[in-house]
Amino acid sequence: MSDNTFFTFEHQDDGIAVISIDLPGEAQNVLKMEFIEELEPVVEQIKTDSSIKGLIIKSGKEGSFIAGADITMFGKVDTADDAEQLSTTGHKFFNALEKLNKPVVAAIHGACLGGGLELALSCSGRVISDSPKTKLGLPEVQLGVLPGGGGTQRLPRMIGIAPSLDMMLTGKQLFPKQAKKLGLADEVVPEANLMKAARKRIVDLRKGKEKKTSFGSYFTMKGMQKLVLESNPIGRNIIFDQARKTVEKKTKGNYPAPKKIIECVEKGMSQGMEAGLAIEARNFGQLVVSPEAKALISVFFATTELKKDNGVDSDAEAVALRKVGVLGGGLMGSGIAYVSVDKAGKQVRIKDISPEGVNSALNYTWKLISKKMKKRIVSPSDARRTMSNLTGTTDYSGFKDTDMVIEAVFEDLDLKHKMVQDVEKHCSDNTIFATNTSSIPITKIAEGAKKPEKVVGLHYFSPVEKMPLVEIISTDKTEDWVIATCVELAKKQGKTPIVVNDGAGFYVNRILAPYINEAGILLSEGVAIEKLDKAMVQAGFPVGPITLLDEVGIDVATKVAPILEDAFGERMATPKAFEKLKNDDRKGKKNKRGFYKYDGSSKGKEVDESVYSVLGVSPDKHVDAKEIAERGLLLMANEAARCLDENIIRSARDGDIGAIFGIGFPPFHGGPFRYMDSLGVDKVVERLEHYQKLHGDRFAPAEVLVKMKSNSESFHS
Ligand SMILES: C[C@H](O)CC(=O)SCCNC(=O)CCNC(=O)[C@H](O)C(C)(C)COP(=O)(O)OP(=O)(O)OC[C@H]1O[C@@H](n2cnc3c(N)ncnc32)[C@H](O)[C@@H]1OP(=O)(O)O
Repeated sequence: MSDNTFFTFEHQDDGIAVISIDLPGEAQNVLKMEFIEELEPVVEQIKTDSSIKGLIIKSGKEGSFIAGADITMFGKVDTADDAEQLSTTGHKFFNALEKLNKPVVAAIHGACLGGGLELALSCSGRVISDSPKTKLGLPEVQLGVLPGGGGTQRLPRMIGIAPSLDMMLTGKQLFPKQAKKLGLADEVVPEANLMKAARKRIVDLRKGKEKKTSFGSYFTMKGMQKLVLESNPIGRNIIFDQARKTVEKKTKGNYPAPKKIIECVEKGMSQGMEAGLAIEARNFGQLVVSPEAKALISVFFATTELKKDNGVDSDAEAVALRKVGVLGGGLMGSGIAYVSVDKAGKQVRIKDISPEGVNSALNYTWKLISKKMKKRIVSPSDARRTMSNLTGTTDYSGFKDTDMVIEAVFEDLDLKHKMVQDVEKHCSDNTIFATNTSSIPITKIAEGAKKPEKVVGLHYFSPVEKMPLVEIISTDKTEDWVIATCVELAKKQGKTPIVVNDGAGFYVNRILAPYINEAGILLSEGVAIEKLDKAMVQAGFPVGPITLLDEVGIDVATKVAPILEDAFGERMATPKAFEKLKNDDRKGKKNKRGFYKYDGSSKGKEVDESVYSVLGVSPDKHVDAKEIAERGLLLMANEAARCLDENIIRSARDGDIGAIFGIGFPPFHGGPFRYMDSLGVDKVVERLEHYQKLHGDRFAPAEVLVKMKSNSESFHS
């Protein structure tokens, strides 16, 4: 056995060598240049050593194979040429591995992502553990780059063009059984049998039980059939054209990586592996230095940092939560119950005023778990076990031993006071009371409590199981351990939490309000609904502000709006348009009366023209889409700057993540603070002043921005 810095190399009696990768001091194995430089001569040695019959590559880390290329390397390259060189060096090594004159099997347990999967694709076989920790994927697109270690070439040759484009363009990660089904993994075995299965595979490969392709991978018959089908140029063109259309529809041209991924696959499949790798390296180089990649990588590191943040400035520790109570079996309560029982693995007791409400909440979780069962992500026995941890009631029976109760009842202060008093009466002295209010200040709710130090805001977004953010709201009285416990729970629920101080609208709704209001003002001036939505979607938001209003509910929005207007005055004045529509009983999608039509086949796609007569406008005013977008973005960013200045948020990092994960602020800008940094604070102030002159003081730049301008400061270093 020989020791190296990044791995151990063991040559065993059965002639099978084992490389066990274990990067010192790193939580995850990542591919660094020094690691590849150390590995290259070992592979060369294996080639010439006739006593070695095959090689297994495994990880020495628990629960992680290789998490990809070291992303920190990308920030250190200055030019596209340098980044291209990184990719070319990787290609050289993976090609050597692929062409090795003996079988190489990757034994995969844990995350096998990006460059990690590209290494595995260069091996002759892949056996993977059936652990839920094992996930295979090429998530580079989410970082604004592309698979630069041969992934754009080897993946389509292994699993086919269409499924590989799907994987690379979405960055989705596959669970073991999905990976096997796609032909990405040869075998799925229990972790304990991984090495045994890898050894057997080497023996089988040596006996020629599997066919070796010209590219060095071993194909199944099914894979070969797919390849034959997709090798037809007409069939291929259809697939690529379709992929381009889908990408354009989704990205609106804001993200360069997906187009470049398609280009790599297309060139590689028509001109061969060598040409494909060359274009892959060139495109990779250009993307690594692009502003979009820099922004998206900053989002990755901010999210990673937040995973380690306890949410408070002290070292207060979270207490262990065994049982969580949920009050209210509506949409929010049901979603909260689901993420608590299934993702966080807690015992959950849900209370609603009616048995129907309880049943509907239990059903909500059952439906989501059934879906996972169908996709074979969970087994029937695991599903049953999860369901046995979820129970319901119409009274407070079974609440005595809850460690935290999350209320998701109507937005009514008296009702919230009753909830907190009921919880204090029926639960233990240490039970945390968390409120999912989106509009009522937590301090006001805590005024009804005997123990306000245990009252906290836990603001989830709808639909809870899909939306990644949780805003945790602290009052002056909330104790640090309460916050730390909520942070811990939110992480276990699979969420990214940001901790904010109490204040009207907290953070997310406060920055959303001026953006939505601006759409309302433009609408009242006669700008057409679809133009407003289109402009913001084109600018990178997942949906436009008017569609969002229909989704959230015009009644809900008009409930939050006066609270903000009271707190911040004129700049948050609610546009008259919203009040008029509320009075016309337009609640949006939920009562099928909104800005869009929801009857018959229109399903929210067609504008309900009668809105214009309710508002007394005709939709013929022209405002340039770029201006609509800029006004919305600037107002949001301006308010975000105030939130940071007033300590509503703890950092620009939290403000960026909150806006992206809570609202869908265009990720390619990296969040409102990175957006302001990239424009330059001086330019932001200049543009705000420009609109202030034209449209009034709601555009007045925040004081902090003016100060930062004169000191030439930025938010991030
Ligand atoms: C040429 C190639 O094609 C290009 C590439 O490969 S680009 C990279 C593609 N890979 C990825 O995008 C995967 C990124 N990593 C992840 O998604 C997650 O870290 C994971 C699912 C692997 C593990 O998640 P989790 O267990 O929650 O651990 P997490 O806290 O995220 O990470 C642990 C540490 O590993 C680091 N890390 C993870 N992946 C990394 C990577 N690819 N590069 C550098 N650091 C990485 C994190 O920054 C964190 O560092 P820290 O301890 O110093 O803060």
